[in-house]
Amino acid sequence: MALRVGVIGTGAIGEEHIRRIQFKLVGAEIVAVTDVNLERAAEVIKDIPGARVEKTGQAVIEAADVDAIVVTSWGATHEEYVLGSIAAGKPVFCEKPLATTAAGAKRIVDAEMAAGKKLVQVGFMRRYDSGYRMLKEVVDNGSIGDSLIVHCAHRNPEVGESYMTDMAIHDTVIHEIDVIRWLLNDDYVSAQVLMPKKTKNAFSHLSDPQIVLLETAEGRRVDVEVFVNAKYGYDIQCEVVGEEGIARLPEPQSVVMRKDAKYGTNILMDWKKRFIDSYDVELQEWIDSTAKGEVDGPTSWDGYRAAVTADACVKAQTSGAIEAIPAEPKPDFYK
Ligand SMILES: NC(=O)c1ccc[n+]([C@@H]2O[C@H](COP(=O)([O-])OP(=O)(O)OC[C@H]3O[C@@H](n4cnc5c(N)ncnc54)[C@H](O)[C@@H]3O)[C@@H](O)[C@H]2O)c1
Ligand SMILES: O[C@H]1[C@H](O)[C@@H](O)[C@H](O)[C@@H](O)[C@H]1O
Repeated sequence: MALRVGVIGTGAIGEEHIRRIQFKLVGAEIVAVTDVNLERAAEVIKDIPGARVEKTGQAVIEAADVDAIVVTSWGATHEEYVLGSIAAGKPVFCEKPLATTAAGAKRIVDAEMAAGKKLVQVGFMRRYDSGYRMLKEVVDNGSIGDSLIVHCAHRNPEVGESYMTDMAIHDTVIHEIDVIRWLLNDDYVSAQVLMPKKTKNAFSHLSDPQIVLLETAEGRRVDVEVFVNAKYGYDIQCEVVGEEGIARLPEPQSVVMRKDAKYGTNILMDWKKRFIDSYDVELQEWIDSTAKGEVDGPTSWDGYRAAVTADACVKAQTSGAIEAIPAEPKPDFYK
């Protein structure tokens, strides 16, 4: 029988995930959705027979015909719905961030451990990207020797007025925080944030671009340029400097053209296309492992450690200082 999925939040990525679960992937179907904007929720499922709109997230979680939950509402609302899913004993896939503070993510870890069963997967889809997976293979197999430095850039063409300076960390750099921790198999011990000259293209309340500097337990350094009004495109860069060589994240495949006295390729303009294959692999693996009663992907512990690092970065945005990131042993429950 297909896994019956309920979705909370039918905005941009909620709609994407609803459509891929219902029409592209196998083994699951959408049965209930909700959003604070109920009209939008109804619009998104209008061509899905049998799917209905529930008035609240809690109603989706509690519905007897919902086996598993997908949380795609605004970041600040994730904690409530993930805790609700754990209380109902239902598996939950939560888009990043797991919570917007480490304290919130810790409440989820504690609730999941108290329930005695892993139920939560966090939407860190870059771990499923074929480019990052190839890069990890090179790092793991020793081709470039030990990794010493990682240079990253995370550029969005633009963001809306509701995007605040701290969101550069827990909405945007949170991807690098997780994927580089996974790539290096190392964790962070300190964070610093530098604020370069501000672009004229950002709203006045937003500091953009920013440079995030992370140090790992093994003494590696990671720098992330986050620039969310970069205008020219959606561009994700990652280069690992090793003792014996350099390894770069591949560019997305694109046809090279010679035209109008120019030689080049197009640059993507949004995240939906850049990581389309990773979202498909991520959610198909979530459906398959959930059907077996397992959690295979990034856990709430990963979401929590990312949130601890994000908290230090947010503190560093205003202090200007190097902020410590406390180390913690991974509980046996998550090993
Ligand atoms: N993994 C990725 O690459 C990726 C990409 C985009 C978004 N996201 C994450 O997904 C989440 C949603 O982002 P988005 O771009 O779709 O935003 P969005 O604003 O387009 O959609 C969010 C939706 O949530 C709804 N909502 C807000 N509060 C709610 C509540 N309490 N209950 C129910 N619905 C509520 C809003 O009405 C809106 O429709 C964010 O956490 C974001 O960081 C992840
Ligand atoms: O900065 C954006 C990221 O590049 C995307 O991958 C999404 O996570 C989105 O929610 C963020 O706002």
